[in-house]
Amino acid sequence: MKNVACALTIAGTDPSGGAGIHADLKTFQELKTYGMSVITSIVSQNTTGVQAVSHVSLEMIEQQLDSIISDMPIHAFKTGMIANQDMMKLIYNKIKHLDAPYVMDPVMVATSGDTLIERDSRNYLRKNLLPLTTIVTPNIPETEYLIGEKVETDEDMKQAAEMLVKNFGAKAALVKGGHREGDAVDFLYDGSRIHSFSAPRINTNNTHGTGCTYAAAITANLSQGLPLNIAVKQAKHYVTLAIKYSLDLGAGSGPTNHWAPRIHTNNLTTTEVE
Ligand SMILES: Nc1ncnc2c1ncn2[C@@H]1O[C@H](COP(=O)(O)OP(=O)(O)OP(=O)(O)O)[C@@H](O)[C@H]1O
Ligand SMILES: Cc1ncc(COP(=O)(O)O)c(N)n1
Repeated sequence: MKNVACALTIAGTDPSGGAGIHADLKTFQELKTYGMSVITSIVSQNTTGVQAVSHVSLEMIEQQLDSIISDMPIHAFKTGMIANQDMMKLIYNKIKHLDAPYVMDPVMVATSGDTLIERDSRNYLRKNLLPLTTIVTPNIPETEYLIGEKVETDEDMKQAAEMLVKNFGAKAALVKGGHREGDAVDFLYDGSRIHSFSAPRINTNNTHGTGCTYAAAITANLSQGLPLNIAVKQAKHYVTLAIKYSLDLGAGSGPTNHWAPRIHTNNLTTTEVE
């Protein structure tokens, strides 16, 4: 069957349904993309934080990857939480052979502040996985770690996006401004120029899973064959509406709303600034 876009997410779980694999599959489905998943870690978490983590064995991660790669088409894939270096090595050895766009959400710390990957594995991620990416989507703290410099201003964000491509080998980089104040502005360096995507800041605490949702929407759009800047622009619309109509569930930071982009499809608040 050729006319169905198929996307794969390699990530951890969120039984409360807001982040990780769950957010990714909901996003794929909304964007009319056939979703597949490889689970790296089972994370007991909810809107208030992470309560426990159990890693899937390396053998089982490998088997899940083999089950999909040997049988299913993969038109784009993303990685989220990869908790340690052994998992990263295994995943690196499998995905380096895939001929499809690779979106890396370099997940390190959850919105709640809980650490999701071992500190000493970050360097492996930067050195080995980053150069395989079609696009990497760090937030500000992740960007600061990856480039080893403070990122405070618009100029810093643009420079960081360029550095991630020119110095660290990503094909493109989207530095996200969700953690700053004022409008929610993200900068994409596509290897030749900077694009900026801006949306008014929404006054909400319900941002659990926004990074996962955004990267998954980019992955779905790339699996459909959209050019990178259009894939990001449409994903920015998706995540903005999902935050605008986010769900006030749980006692902490509530989840994004995956049916809002469909229902409010004409209510587009984001702009691409040349
Ligand atoms: N309050 C907000 N209003 C509008 N857009 C937002 C808001 N918070 C985040 N965003 C946008 O959501 C997307 C995700 O960005 P963010 O920097 O929060 O990523 P993240 O930190 O990886 O997400 P997460 O909170 O899931 O870890 C970006 O496009 C960002 O600009
Ligand atoms: C399995 C998993 N992957 C990623 C995140 C980050 O999402 P957020 O920062 O929005 O909590 C998470 N909480 N859980």
